[in-house]
Amino acid sequence: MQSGAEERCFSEMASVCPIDEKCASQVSSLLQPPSSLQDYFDNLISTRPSQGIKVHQNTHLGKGVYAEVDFREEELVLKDQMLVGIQHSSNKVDCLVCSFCFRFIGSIELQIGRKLYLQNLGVSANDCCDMETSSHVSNNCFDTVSSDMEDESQVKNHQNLENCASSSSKDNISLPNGVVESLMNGELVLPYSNKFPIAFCCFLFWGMQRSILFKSCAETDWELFHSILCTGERSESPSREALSKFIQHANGTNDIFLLAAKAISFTILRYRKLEAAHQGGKHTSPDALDGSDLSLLLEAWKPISMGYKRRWWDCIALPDDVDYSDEASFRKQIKELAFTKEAELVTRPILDSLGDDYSICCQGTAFFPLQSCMNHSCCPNAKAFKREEDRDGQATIIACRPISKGEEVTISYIDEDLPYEERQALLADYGFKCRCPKCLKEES
Ligand SMILES: C[S@@+](CC[C@H](N)C(=O)[O-])C[C@H]1O[C@@H](n2cnc3c(N)ncnc32)[C@H](O)[C@@H]1O
Repeated sequence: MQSGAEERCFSEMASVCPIDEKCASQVSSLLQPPSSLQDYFDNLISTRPSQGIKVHQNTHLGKGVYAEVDFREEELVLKDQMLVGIQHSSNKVDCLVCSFCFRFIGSIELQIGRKLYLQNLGVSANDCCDMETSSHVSNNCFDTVSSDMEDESQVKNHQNLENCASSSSKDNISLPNGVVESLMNGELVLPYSNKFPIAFCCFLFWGMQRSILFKSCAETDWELFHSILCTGERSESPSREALSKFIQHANGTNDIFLLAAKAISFTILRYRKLEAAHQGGKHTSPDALDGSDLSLLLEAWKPISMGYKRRWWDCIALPDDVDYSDEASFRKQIKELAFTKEAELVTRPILDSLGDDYSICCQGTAFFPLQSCMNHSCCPNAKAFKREEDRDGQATIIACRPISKGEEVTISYIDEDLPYEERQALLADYGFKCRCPKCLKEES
């Protein structure tokens, strides 16, 4: 129940968002909890190689994942293909991966040569700038998916790489440029490198007949996400400059924006496909969404809505120094930041004073539709763990003790060995108070 003051506050908040004013009913439909949840997840699990689990609606914790069979300790419980994901920009210094399947691409020599090349330029993993070695990568998005929404101006200009470097690896002994180049262009083959082949990068999926089919990552990435977000030669964007600015801004501030952009482009492209199938390819503007278009949009949005919670300003964890009684006004302020030009005025001096190092801790973010249904426990029976063979971008969940049929599969979101108070503090950042058996016992 909201108090009168809170109600006023929330209704003031509603007036801040121009999209809410324009398409209130459509936005409200998109924000509804998804229906036909069980069918969706049953179907999704049937597309995964490991099928010994089921998603159920749990009375007090929402959705949860349950074992349909017994699992032995160390047995694979789930391999989950991400729906949308991004490699963190700082991580791009260290490894060149396919932006669709996240496998390493090229050769060991290319990976090493590229890292040394960037190191010689003084670009470190801590540099926030998004970059790519341009010389060896085709600019044709369809030929390669190695560059996930990079800032084109930086990609093409080595000078920028030098400018954005905040530290050089001065303790390392540099190799002559010729050696580095020959590693990158394949002229220099390192001894035994054929013992470490880099996996073939392609999208692997289960076809209708439950046989494995292959499609090039580039093709799939283009169809699912990139055709809307491309700023390269094949860009179809009517406002390429604005898109480039957005990508540049996201790379310089928080690349979660890129993940959000991918989720939105995924939805738009799915919508267009559904629309083409239903209406012979006629496009309507979102302003003119009628009932049938909206139902197509809801269908297109479904995979995202299955994991969707609330909007950012409604679900961001309350900082320690904000009292619960001030929650409504805190959320109002956060929402205003998202919608006013004042945001830049507030953040720019802070970003400027932080310099290039402010995104130092982030790694990359992805939405895994099944893994994200797994509830947390401080005494989990499974863990997210990459085995030697798990070299793709899929989430791998392994049983960390025997799991019996019918038991809920839980993982730990935090270090579960920490003391009770510290665990609760960390989980408060995820926005919940832990109700796992260990916490319930330690609480009393
Ligand atoms: C990644 S989701 C897990 C799936 C979630 N139950 C759902 O319905 O989508 C994490 C959310 O589940 C709930 N949750 C997970 N583990 C919990 C726990 N041990 N105690 C209380 N809530 C938990 C919290 O609401 C948390 O924000």
